[in-house]
Amino acid sequence: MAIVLQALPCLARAPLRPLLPGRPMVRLASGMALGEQAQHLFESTVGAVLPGPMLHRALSLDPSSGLLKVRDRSFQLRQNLYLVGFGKAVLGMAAAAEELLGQHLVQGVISVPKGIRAAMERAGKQEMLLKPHSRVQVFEGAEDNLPDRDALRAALAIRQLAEGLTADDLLLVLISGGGSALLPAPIPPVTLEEKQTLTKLLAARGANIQELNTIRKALSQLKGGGLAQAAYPAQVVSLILSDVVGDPVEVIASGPTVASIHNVQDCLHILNHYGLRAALPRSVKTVLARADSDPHGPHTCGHVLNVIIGSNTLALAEAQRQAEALGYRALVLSAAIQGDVKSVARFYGLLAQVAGAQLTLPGTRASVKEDEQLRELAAELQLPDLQLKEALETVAGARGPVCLLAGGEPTVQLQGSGKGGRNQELALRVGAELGQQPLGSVDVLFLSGGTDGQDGPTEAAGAWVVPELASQAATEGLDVATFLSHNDSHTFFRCFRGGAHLLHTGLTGTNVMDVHFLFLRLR
Ligand SMILES: Nc1ncnc2c1ncn2[C@@H]1O[C@H](COP(=O)(O)OP(=O)(O)OP(=O)(O)O)[C@@H](O)[C@H]1O
Ligand SMILES: O=C(O)[C@H](O)CO
Repeated sequence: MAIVLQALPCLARAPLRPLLPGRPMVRLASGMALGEQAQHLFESTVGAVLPGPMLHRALSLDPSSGLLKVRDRSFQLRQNLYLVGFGKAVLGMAAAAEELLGQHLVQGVISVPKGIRAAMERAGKQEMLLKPHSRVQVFEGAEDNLPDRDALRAALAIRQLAEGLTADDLLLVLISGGGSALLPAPIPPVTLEEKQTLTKLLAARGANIQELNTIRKALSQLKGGGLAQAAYPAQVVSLILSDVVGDPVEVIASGPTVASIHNVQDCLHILNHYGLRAALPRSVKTVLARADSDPHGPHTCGHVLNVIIGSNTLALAEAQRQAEALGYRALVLSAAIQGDVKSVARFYGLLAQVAGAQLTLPGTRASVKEDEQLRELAAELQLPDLQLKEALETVAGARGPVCLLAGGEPTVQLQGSGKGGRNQELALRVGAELGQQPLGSVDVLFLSGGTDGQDGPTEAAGAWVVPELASQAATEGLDVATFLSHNDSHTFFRCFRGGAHLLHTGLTGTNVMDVHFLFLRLR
């Protein structure tokens, strides 16, 4: 069936548009179509969480004394600074660090996604690029966010640099999402291929990032505190751009500078849960068995300062500000959207229905049934910071267009062999939900986008949908349910209206999870 879908006559993909950081949104407000507003809001939200400004906010250097301040801690620099980094946002972080601390920098090695330098050059983002004769060596690898030989070479160069440090040195570690795939150093006899297969299988079966990274840490030389241990006795300062709900430093990029608290039993439990324990390669069993009897116990990281410098919450705060400038009543629902993509899509579908009724006739309820279903689903999803009551009150009091904002990372359990990503799948599912709901005289639009600009192994960042999506698609001979059953959301959106609903930013150079926007506007 996947072959049949691939053969559908798709129109050419919409051309890449450059990302527009800090675009003045107010000028765009009047008369702009909802779809266009949504795309601009996405672009300017991403533009507000670019790595350079976030790094500058966390660090300051007194040039005369060479004193580096990181939040409330100080470190003496005297040409004793080394830098390593790995992650989708690390090129821009390294460029900002080089700009600020260059005169003290002795050497650096970073591992960044394949093609990112060329993408930044094409987009004219000079501030995201290192200087021409930089002391920082750049490795590009992990195409499609999977560990590969290039990333392995980078990981070994990073380990070598760390192992050569002394107590007089300071190691600045730049960490962002995607770091796990960009820092693979499997513990022998586990091979890169075995690690890749295992992580791919876990992800496809719906393992969340905490589970995935617990396994990655157990099989890695550098994750779970391994890098910090390699750098000892140097001081280590890790600057972390979070792409995980709740900003847990031990999970982001598998916590290379945070001691792992997991034991072998935790790993076996996860592997059991996803039906992978029986088929484990012998090498993995060997490494797990060895870890169980490791006399040294877990790494200790007393010489490390881990600092979160940016997160999804920051992106949503900016999105709220921008949406308000556009004339919307805007409210952040949650920065911790997690759970199966089907439930999350149902949640947004119900939310649109309940909020739409509030907007049409403030004080009324969509129907007691939908209202109850929405609350039950919200409880089921266990979103710790959900502002549902506040959101519905905002809508009821809005007397104008409303924009509800959220962020996080739902999970997709892959069943088909189609092409897609979390965001495109969520958008398509929400589109299908909206089409089945009576929404009265309210225009609704839902957008889901990955702030890194790459949703799954596709070249799109995400997509946006309206309630008419399924019926409009049907007139083009596209059946939404069929595409969904094959996890083929990207193929769908490439075909539908020639790709007009896809978000194309190219690699953005940052990574603070996904953002979801729900727009509601009375006709
Ligand atoms: N065909 C598909 N349809 C829907 N989702 C998919 C498909 N293929 C892969 N995915 C999902 O895409 C996710 C990987 O996407 P991506 O590489 O953007 O991850 P990421 O979480 O943003 O990476 P990182 O957090 O490491 O930066 C996986 O969760 C996987 O389930
Ligand atoms: O690299 C990773 O492990 C994920 O992006 C989470 O940080």
